[in-house]
Parts: sequence; C-alpha cells; structure tokens
Amino acid sequence: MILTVTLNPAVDHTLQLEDELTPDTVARTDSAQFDPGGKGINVSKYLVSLDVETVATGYVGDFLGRFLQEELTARDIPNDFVEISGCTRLNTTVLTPQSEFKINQNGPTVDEMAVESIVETIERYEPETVVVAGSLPPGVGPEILDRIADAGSWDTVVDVGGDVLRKLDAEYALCKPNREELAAALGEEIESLDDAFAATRSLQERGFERVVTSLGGDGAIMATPDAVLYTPALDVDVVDTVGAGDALLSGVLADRERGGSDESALRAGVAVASRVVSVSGTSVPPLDDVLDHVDEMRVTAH
Ligand SMILES: O=P(O)(O)OC[C@@]1(O)O[C@H](CO)[C@@H](O)[C@@H]1O
Repeated sequence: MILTVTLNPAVDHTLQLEDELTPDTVARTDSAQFDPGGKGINVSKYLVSLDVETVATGYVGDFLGRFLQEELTARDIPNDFVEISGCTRLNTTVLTPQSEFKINQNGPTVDEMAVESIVETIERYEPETVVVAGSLPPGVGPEILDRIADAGSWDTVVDVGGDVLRKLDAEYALCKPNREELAAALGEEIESLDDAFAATRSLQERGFERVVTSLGGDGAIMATPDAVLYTPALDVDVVDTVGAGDALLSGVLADRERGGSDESALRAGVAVASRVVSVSGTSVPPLDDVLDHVDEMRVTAH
C-alpha cells in the first residue's frame, strides 16, 4: 500500500477566463472549480484511478480542511488527516487563452506536536511505500522528512523543493524533482536536455536510489544505479499543467507496485502525466485505459 503525506494540502481553485487579464480591470467568469489538492493528495487521487491501494494523510484545518476531507471521501479517496488549528490554504490557478497563472498560499503554521501525530498515523497503516510530497508548511523543517523515512521499514519517496532536498540525510527510494527543483538542489543551471541527464545522475549519486525528473513538455528522465533513461512527452492538447508532476509520479509508482521495470515505470509515468494535462485543475480524467499502449513509447539510455 502506498501512503501519501501532504504536509501542506490545499484546496485548488481554478478559474478559466475568456480574455487575457488586464491590470486595474475586473475580470469576470462563469467557471469556478474546487479540487482537494496538494502534491501527495493528488498522487493518491491518481493512484485510486489507477487501481492502486492508497491512503492520504497530512495536516488539515478549519473550513477548507473540512471541505478537503469531505471531497476526498465523496470521491472515494481513503484519507486520515491530522487536525491543526490554522486554516488549510486555497491555491488559485487562473487560465487565460495565452497563459497559466498560479498563486499558492504559504499555508498555516504547524507546531512540533503535530509532527509525531503524522508519524503515528503512518505507522498505523504499515505501508510499503510512503510518499512525502509538496511544500513544507511554516513551522516544519526538513528534519520531518528524515524522521518519517527513519521511522519504519517502508520505502520513502520525496517530492519536495530543491533547497529541502539538499538537507536530507536518511535513505530515500525515489526523489521526483522538476527542472527548477533539480537546478536548486544542485545549485546549477539546467539549460539543455543533456544538462538535465547529467544533473539527474548527480542528484541520484547524492543519496537517492532513483531520481525521476519531470520536464513538462520535454518528457521525463529516470536515473537508477545502472542507467539514465529518457522518455519524451506524448503529443497532446494541454489545458493546464497543474498536477502533471504528481501524475508522473503516480504512474511510476503504480507500475513499480505491479512489478514493472524502470523502463516501463517511466513510460507509465509519462503516459499518466500526458493524460492529466488534458483536464483543468487537479481533477482526475479517466485513467483506466491510460497504460494500454505504453509499450509503444520510446525509452532511450543516456
Ligand atoms: O505549494 P506546493 O505544496 O509546492 O504545491 C501545491 C500545489 O501547487 O501542487 C499541486 C500540483 O502539483 C496543487 O494541487 C497544489 O496547489
């Protein structure tokens, strides 16, 4: 079972505008979409649709926290959250014909006591894999990741900011940065695909068993102890890219859970991400047939 930990969940508010935003002018729209979100929660949402057993945990508070839990339960996403006193954040995406604007709140402050409650929640489920994904809320430092990774015999997967990645000491089975997070983790510029291959390998050598780098429209890279693999993205119409990295990670984890090879896990990740960018916000498109043609996808070694 894959348990996801979202330390800083969000309600994702998505607004679609027919015109570009203009300063000092009121924009109006009929569309408003609210999805339970935050990176780990999204992974659980996609895993449920991929038929993989999962539970989502993390910190929630106040009316947006209640909304988030109710929505997950209504969508049959198993969840078990730790309640805190602050209010869960509202993250807003504005889609205009030309652009995608994303505004994330920093989130409520979490106190020391709540750290142990999360560890106890994880232990209760005895998961094989724990995925810790998304930003750290105010009050919580990178130590929480090592605490979670060292608390049990599960494989720990991290999808956190590049500066946080530099501060980890425990053993991690997999790390999923995007291009910017990879650059921040290494303190290097990543301009070309070749730079990204070398940087993914460097991060893997710094203590992660595997690193999967999401490159948006350029596809994804996986560095394993033996190889650096690359799969280009599929050619699809993109509505918005919110949740694409989470979808990539879900595909990789779902395939690994079924005993797939590194190549097939990378293909599955790119296939799921390519499907998720075709819907707005972090809603879940049908994923039951998404892995049907992955064998036809190209994987190259670098
Ligand atoms: O502020 P963070 O935690 O880095 O990212 C949060 C977030 O942008 O990530 C998800 C998409 O990946 C959204 O559901 C959510 O709003």
